[in-house]
Amino acid sequence: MSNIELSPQEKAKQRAGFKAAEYVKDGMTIGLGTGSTVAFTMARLKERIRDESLTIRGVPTSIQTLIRAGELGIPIIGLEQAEKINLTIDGADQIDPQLRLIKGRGAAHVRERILADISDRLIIVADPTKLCTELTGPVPIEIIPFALSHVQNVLIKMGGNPVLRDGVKKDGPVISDNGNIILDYHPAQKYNPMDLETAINMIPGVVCCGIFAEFSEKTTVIIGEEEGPRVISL
Ligand SMILES: O=C[C@H](O)[C@H](O)[C@H](O)COP(=O)(O)O
Repeated sequence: MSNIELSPQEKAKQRAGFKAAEYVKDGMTIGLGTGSTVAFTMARLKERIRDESLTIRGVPTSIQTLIRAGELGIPIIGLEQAEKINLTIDGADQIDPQLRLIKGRGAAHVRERILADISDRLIIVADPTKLCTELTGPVPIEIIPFALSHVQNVLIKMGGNPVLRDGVKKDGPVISDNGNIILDYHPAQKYNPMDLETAINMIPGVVCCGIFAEFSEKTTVIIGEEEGPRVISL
C-alpha cells in the first residue's frame, strides 16, 4: 500500500490501523475484524510476520477478512480451534464518548459481536469522521429472511423506519455471510443505545443489531489523527 495513492481519509485509517498492529504480541490469537481500516492493520501484521517472525493466529469475522488473510499470509483458525481470543481489532461506523459503537456497514456485525464478546480486549480503529457526540444510526440489523415482515412491523411500531438493504452488483437484498438479510433501521428520535440494542435484539427473528453498547470497558479506540494516532479508553 503506497501512501501516494491514499486520500486524506485513507491515510487516517492507515495511521489508526498501523498503530493497532503494535498491540499484537507474539503467540497471540487475534480476532480480525472487517472493513477498510482493519485492512491496514492486517497489512502491517503481514510485515511483522515477515520481519519479526511474529507468530499469531487470526480468527476472521467475514469472508472478506478470510480471503484477505489468505492473500497476506496471516495464519487463520476457526473459532472452535481458539482456546481464547487475546485481542480483537475491528472498525466502527460511529463511536460515541462512552465508546459505544455502531457497526455493520459491511454486514459483518454478527460475527464481529461474537468476537468482541469472547475477546479479552477490543481495539477499534477509525478515522476521525467516526467520532460522534451521540449515536444516531442508522442501525444495521441482521435478520433471518422468514422473519422479515414481523421484524419490520415491530420496528415500525417502535417508531422508526426499517429499510431493507439492497445488494450492489446483485439484484435484491444483501445476503450476509451467514445467509441472512439486513435492515437498516432509522430511529425516529434520540435513543439510549443500550435500551435500543436490547429491544432490537429481543425481536424474534433478529440475529443481532449493530449497536455495541456493552463492550466499552474492554475497548480501546485508536483514531488516526493527522498529528498522529490518538488512543482513547475509559
Ligand atoms: O460490517 C462492517 C464492520 O462493522 C466494519 O468494521 C465497519 O463498518 C467499519 O468499516 P470501515 O473500517 O471500512 O469504515
